[in-house]
Amino acid sequence: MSKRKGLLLDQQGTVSAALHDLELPEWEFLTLTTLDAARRALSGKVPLVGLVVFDSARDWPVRELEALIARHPIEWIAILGRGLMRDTQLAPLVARNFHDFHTLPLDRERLLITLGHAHGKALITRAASGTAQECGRFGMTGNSPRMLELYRQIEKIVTVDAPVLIGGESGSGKELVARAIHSHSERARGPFIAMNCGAIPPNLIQSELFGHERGAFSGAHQRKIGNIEAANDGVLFLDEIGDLPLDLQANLLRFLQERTIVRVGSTERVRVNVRVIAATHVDLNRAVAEGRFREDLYYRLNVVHLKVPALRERPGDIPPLADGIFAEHSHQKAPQVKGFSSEALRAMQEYAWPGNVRELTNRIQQAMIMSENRLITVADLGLPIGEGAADARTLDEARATVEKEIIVSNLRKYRNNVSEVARQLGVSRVTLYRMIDRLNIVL
Ligand SMILES: Nc1ncnc2c1ncn2[C@@H]1O[C@H](COP(=O)(O)OP(=O)(O)OP(=O)(O)O)[C@@H](O)[C@H]1O
Repeated sequence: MSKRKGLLLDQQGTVSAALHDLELPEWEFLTLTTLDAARRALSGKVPLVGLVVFDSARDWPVRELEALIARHPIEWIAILGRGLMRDTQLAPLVARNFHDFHTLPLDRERLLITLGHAHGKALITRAASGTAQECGRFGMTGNSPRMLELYRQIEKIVTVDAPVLIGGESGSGKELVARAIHSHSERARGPFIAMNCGAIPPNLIQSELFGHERGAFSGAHQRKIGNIEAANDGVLFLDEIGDLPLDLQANLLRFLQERTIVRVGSTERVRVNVRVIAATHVDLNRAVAEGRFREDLYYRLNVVHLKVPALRERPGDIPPLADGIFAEHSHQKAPQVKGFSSEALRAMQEYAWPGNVRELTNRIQQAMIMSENRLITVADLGLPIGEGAADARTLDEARATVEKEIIVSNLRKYRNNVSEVARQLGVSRVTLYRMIDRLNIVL
């Protein structure tokens, strides 16, 4: 029988030895003495149950422990030393974060029941959050080699606190990656503030970033906290960093060097603890070479670099992405729509997706609402007709694809008037009805 695996965070090693003596044949525990070691262990396969030993109330740094607990789908059990249950600092921590607790000394029967419950609860939780997780990680969908590489990089990045620069085409998921880094890092409990540098008029960016005092300029009726300050203890996500005007690049650089800001209209320096994650869809190297982006700022931001792959570089991820989008928006679809035709799935994997996952989402959402078919067609998605046919494996498949696209688009054009469509296509009504049936078209 394979053993149930658990994690044991035990600084002194006291419980580790006691567990060994208790002989729990079903269980096997990996004992770790630091949170760093736990983080490293949990970046691989995550066990269902974790035990944290508190020999005293201040054994573990609270924020780091809470961040670790929040990050992993594990049921945690606190093992409390004598008298600690009534500790006013520890009790709320345990109540907030733990599935259950067990007081020392260990009681074999009671511990086995507690472990059994926690194990069962973790299994149910994982089953309920289910399939989406299986074909992706960090809230992202995709198991292609490019995505697996990205997940591996994210795993490393969440354990450090350095600035990150995320490259990738528009709509490819850069913000999603930034959010994943935030929610899986030590800063998970701090804010995530996103700001699109390209969408804010240049004269407002300074105050958006740094804030202003009341009366700092006409229209500044009250003090405003800027985005850097609002992100204190968390993450500031600067999208389209390449659009930041040069003078503000200098100010941002100063903040990154000194970790302090001065609100517009103030002289007071305010210390701020923020991790900056920047994103760009343009080649910043080129912008540096052309003098549009400061080189020193580029190196400051680019301590860690991530590249989010374009959707066309990972066509194998399109079917699970499409299914996920379909499930997510299924409350907003035409009632007869049940899924995607195989031609549509093939066409989606052939298409170049200049707008990446955002474009995929928009096209599928639109097709789910507007389609008059049981299965969404290539035409419903507005993808180039014929791409599916070009990819067909046999001539029959190619013919069927083209026939279907033409019939569907004519039915739409003539509002399902079969006689008119038959006339336009030069076939009898009976033939057209047979084709509609054979090609699985819903009228
Ligand atoms: N791997 C993925 N799995 C699931 N959804 C994704 C994935 N990648 C992107 N998305 C979704 O696609 C949409 C666009 O993603 P996001 O906003 O992160 O892209 P972006 O690269 O930051 O875009 P822009 O360059 O326009 O700022 C979002 O709705 C996001 O949830």
